[in-house]
Parts: sequence; C-alpha cells; structure tokens
Amino acid sequence: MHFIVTGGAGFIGSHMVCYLLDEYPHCHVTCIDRLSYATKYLSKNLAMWCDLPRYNFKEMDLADGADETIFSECKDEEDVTILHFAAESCVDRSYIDPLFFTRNNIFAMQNVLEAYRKRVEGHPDRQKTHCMVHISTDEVYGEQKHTDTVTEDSLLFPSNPYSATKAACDLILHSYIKSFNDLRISIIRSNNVYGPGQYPEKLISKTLEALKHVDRDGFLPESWKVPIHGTGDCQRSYLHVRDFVAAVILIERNARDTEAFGQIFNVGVKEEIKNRDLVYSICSMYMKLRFEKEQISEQEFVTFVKDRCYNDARYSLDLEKIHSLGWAPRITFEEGISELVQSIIP
Ligand SMILES: NC(=O)c1ccc[n+]([C@@H]2O[C@H](COP(=O)([O-])OP(=O)(O)OC[C@H]3O[C@@H](n4cnc5c(N)ncnc54)[C@H](O)[C@@H]3O)[C@@H](O)[C@H]2O)c1
Ligand SMILES: C[C@H]1O[C@H](OP(=O)(O)OP(=O)(O)OC[C@H]2O[C@@H](n3ccc(=O)[nH]c3=O)[C@H](O)[C@@H]2O)[C@H](O)[C@@H](O)C1=O
Repeated sequence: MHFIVTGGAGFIGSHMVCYLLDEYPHCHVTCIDRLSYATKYLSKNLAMWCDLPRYNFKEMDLADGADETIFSECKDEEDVTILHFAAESCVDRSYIDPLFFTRNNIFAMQNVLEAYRKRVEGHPDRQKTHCMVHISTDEVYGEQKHTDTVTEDSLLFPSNPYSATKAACDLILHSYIKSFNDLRISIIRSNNVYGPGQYPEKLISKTLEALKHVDRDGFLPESWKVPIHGTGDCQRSYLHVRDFVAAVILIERNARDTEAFGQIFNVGVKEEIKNRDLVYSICSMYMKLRFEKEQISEQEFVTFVKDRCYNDARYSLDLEKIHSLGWAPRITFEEGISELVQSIIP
C-alpha cells in the first residue's frame, strides 16, 4: 500500500503522515509539499521521518505541474492512494491575494488529478489499484442560517476567495468523475480542524500563541490580545485533527472495500461555538491552570477589530453519511483544547 500525501508537511497533512506510518506499518508514504510559511513551523516532523525507509519526501510546487514523477516510488502492482491536502488554507490571506489562491489551489489539484488520470489511462491494472481522495471544506456550501444543515447534495455557495477555489476543485473533480469512468475519486468536506502544530493564524492556534506571552503576573501585553473579527458572534464547529485523519482513512478504506467511488462525505461535529466564547473559554482555562484564577475579564485578552469582508455566520453539516460508516469523533472539544492549553503552560 502506497499513500501519496500532497501537502503532507502542513498541519493536517503531517498528522495524516504520522497516522499512516503508525497505523499501517507496511505502507509506504510519499509526502509532496512546496514548504510554505505554514510548514516551516512543522519542519521537525520532516526530520523525524526522513530516515524511515518507507517514507520519502518530494519538495515540489504542484501548481507548477505534476507528472509521472509523483508516482516514482510506487511499485507496479501496489495499491496507490493519493490524499490531496495541498492548498492555501487561510481565509484571511485569500482576501489579500485571491488570484494566488485560485492559481495555487485549483492548478495544484488539477495537476495532481491529471497526473492520476494519465497514470491509469490505458492501464486496467492500475485502474483497479489507484484512487484519489480530495480534502475539501464545509465552506464550499457557504453559510447556513439558524437551524439549517447541508447534505452532500446541497448546492455550493462559497462566500470567500479561499472557499471558492475549494468549490471549484470539487466541481472539476465532479466533471472527471462523470467524464472518466476509470477514475476512483472521493471528496471530503470538513468542519474546522484544530490540534497540535496548527500555524498560529487560525483562531484557536492564534489564541494559544497569544497566551504564550502572558507574563508571570498574569498580564497579556496589548499587542498580543486576540483580534476578534466583528462582534465575535460567528460560530464554528471544531473537529480534532486526529479524529479527522481517522475519518479520511475510513472513507478511503470503505471506498476500496465497496468499490463505491465518486462519493462526497461531510465530516465534522454537531457542537458549535461562537468565536468570542471560544477565545474566552481557552483564556479562562489557561488562567485557571496557570494561576488558579477563577474569573477573567474578556478585555484583558481580546480586542475587537473590523470583521472579514464577509464572515459566514455558521456551517452546519448533515453528518448522517459519515456516521453510517461507523465513524464518530473520539476526542471531545474540552479534551482537545485542554491538551493544547496544557502544552503551553510554562
Ligand atoms: N484547517 C482546517 O480547519 C481545514 C478544514 C477543512 C479543510 N481543510 C483543507 O485541508 C487541507 C490542509 O489544510 P491545513 O489546515 O493543513 O493547511 P496548511 O496550510 O497547514 O497545510 C497546507 C500544506 O499544503 C502545502 N501546499 C500548498 N500549496 C501547495 C502546492 N502548490 N504544492 C505543494 N504543496 C502545497 C503547503 O506548503 C502546506 O504544507 C487544505 O486543502 C484545506 O483546504 C482544512
Ligand atoms: C473549514 C475551514 O476552517 C478554517 O477556516 P475559518 O476561517 O473558519 O478558520 P479561522 O480560524 O481563520 O476563523 C474562524 C473564525 O474566527 C474568526 N477569527 C479568525 C482569526 C482571528 O484572528 N480572529 C477571528 O475573529 C474568523 O472570522 C472566523 O469566523 C480553515 O482555515 C479553512 O482551511 C477551512 O477550510
């Protein structure tokens, strides 16, 4: 079994590589990454694996192209799964340079997709052994109001340049699923994913990074206060990265076992939390653990700033399909956050 993990040096991708190397002792992993700002934060992972004979790393910008070389470590009769994580993932950055997101995310995915298509074209044996899993996002649906939820068949209404590139990728993949019968493709749309090693630009990782600057008197410098967009009333659902990577592999295994490819899966949790409540709860947990302080005031830790150009109010996925595979998250939000807060206590 050979897994090609694109974006494998990034936050989720590196947990995916770890999971594969731990859970599948006979599998081979090819990690392909261009090493962005987000990965320099995780370079120790690459160092940890580099001596492992069944692991190899290819530094490549997949937006520039992808050809047969991405399969160079794969043996002929091997089962090969491409797990495509490679993308620019930060909504706030996508407002600054939307065209970069378009080129990077769509070209990288379609270059990998074309490499996969050409790899199996005219090779019936490879058509039975190769498959591709694309990691998409709940943001492709756009926001859900109040009690609405979206299923995998819901229409796509992305509201920001990042999520538009992800929706575009999903639509391109759908066109290949329909047009090329020999491709075995799955698409996964996930809630927010959090956990160890996330670059400190996302709300949870940014809050944790800020708390590292609380001094011994419990004071957080003004410059480190967490910037809350708008009123902080937007809500998100948070899935622990270890639960997410387990879902990715479950979906891949199930597709191989049942030959049910061309499927989309929503993956996430039902719990939702407002942004300002999330930051408050993380800061409260930190102050209680470090200083045994029971009460904190919000203004000591946050500052309210201009909202995003458009901030989706909430995402609410219908999770019946992934639950029908027997998957459920094992790490509660309290456990996951507590592990992260404990890790930054001096
Ligand atoms: N983080 C989340 O909450 C979340 C939720 C749903 C879906 N996703 C998706 O999961 C995937 C991984 O997200 P993440 O949070 O780990 O992001 P990340 O920024 O930590 O990692 C992305 C990785 O992809 C690499 N990459 C980007 N463009 C590339 C290219 N052209 N060629 C080669 N490598 C490239 C980067 O160098 C980086 O290592 C993305 O596709 C993202 O859309 C993330
Ligand atoms: C599913 C997607 O999750 C992530 O995207 P999202 O924008 O929801 O994550 P963020 O952590 O950037 O933002 C969450 C939430 O917090 C607000 N916020 C963020 C940073 C900050 O400094 N202050 C804030 O108030 C923001 O406006 C949001 O409402 C993931 O990045 C993406 O890849 C996904 O696919």
